[in-house]
Amino acid sequence: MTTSSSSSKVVSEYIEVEEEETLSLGYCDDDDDDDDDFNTFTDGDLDCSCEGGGGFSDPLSGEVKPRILLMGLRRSGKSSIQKVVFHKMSPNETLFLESTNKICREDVSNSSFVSFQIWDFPGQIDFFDPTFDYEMIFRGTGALIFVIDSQDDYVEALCRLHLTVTRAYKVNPDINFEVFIHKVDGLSDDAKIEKQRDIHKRANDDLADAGLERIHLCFYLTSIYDHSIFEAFSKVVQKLIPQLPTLENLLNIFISNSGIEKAFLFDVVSKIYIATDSSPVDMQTYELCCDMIDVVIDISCIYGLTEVETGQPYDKESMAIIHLNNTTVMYLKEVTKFLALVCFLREENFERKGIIDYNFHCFKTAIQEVFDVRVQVQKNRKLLSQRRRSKQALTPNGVLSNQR
Ligand SMILES: Nc1nc2c(ncn2[C@@H]2O[C@H](COP(=O)(O)OP(=O)(O)OP(=O)(O)O)[C@@H](O)[C@H]2O)c(=O)[nH]1
Repeated sequence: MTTSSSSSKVVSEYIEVEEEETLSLGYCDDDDDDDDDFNTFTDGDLDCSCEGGGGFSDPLSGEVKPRILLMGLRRSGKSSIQKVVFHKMSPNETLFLESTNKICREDVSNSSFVSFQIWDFPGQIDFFDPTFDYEMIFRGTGALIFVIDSQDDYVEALCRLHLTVTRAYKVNPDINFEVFIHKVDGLSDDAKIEKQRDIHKRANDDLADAGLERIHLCFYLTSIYDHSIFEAFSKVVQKLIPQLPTLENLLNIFISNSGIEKAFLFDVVSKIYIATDSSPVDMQTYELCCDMIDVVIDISCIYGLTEVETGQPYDKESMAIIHLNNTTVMYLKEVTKFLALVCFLREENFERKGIIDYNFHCFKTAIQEVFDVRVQVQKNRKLLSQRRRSKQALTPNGVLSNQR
């Protein structure tokens, strides 16, 4: 990664500004720049804090955010994952992270499409303790990420995974179960494959023994020391975006009409790709895209913010072209203030840049339309929710019972 310390400061300020703007679109968010700003819940707080009037489980709420749970044994790497992916913490700094002793909830509303809550569970917590309302936790959950430390003995982790998954499935069969086989940076390629095969087999055997073959677990090899964690998180988040098929379809149409080999729609802040065309993704291509975004933001921070100090490192004018030495061109363009399109194409096809730009213009308009529909749906939900609440506040004779 090329992000310098000065530029990462600007990027984190940039995150704050974006969040303010997201608020105006009807999302609810917290300032999440450092630990102190996390919404932390003590065990006793947990029940009431999540099921409030505007909570996830309210079907008429305008703030429907999928919930992603991060679970796993102590020191498996849960907080590090969250810090590296969403707070730009450098992997080496995670060595100094203290053990989490409360459930930490964080709202992520980086882009128009990426909007969810992450709940980081402390490893030692017994969330099956009767004082925990685990039914409430699982009921509003979109994805459960279970982190297994691949450098440690994973027998206990597998037992815990089985227990967690079976309980969660009973409460909410729609949860996506994602298993991160984590810290694979210390393993050789053969060892990685062997670990994945073994964990996959044992976890599925346990489910089969319990007669729960229908539970589907997805496995990912991850490490915070490379891009694998971003790629895995991208896939987890994509499953929670209802507009994904539309976005993929738009990307397919765009690339097939523009002579482009591969295109990704990126959330610039988190470097999660929220959609790509239907051709397979290879890790190297994804890494190049992440590096390109870093270069654009860094160059913009260094050379683009001199005159207007309050400017953003990423805006309407942002675009970049990189010619690789293998006759491939990378082309990045701004789609919305949160999203960038990164494309790979052959040099000879880039000669028709006019057509590509025209097609891009159509693509951008279509994305805007998808976004507008989403905003409209959320506004309607909010309105309905407000009406419902004000109705509840009326006494039988039609007078407001609790006017302030
Ligand atoms: N080698 C390696 N170490 C990692 C990786 N991810 C996290 N770690 C290290 O694992 C240790 C524990 O990380 P944490 O993020 O605190 O683990 P946790 O699961 O949140 O722990 P609890 O809060 O106790 O539940 C830290 O020293 C991290 O630096 C990884 O991908 N590779």
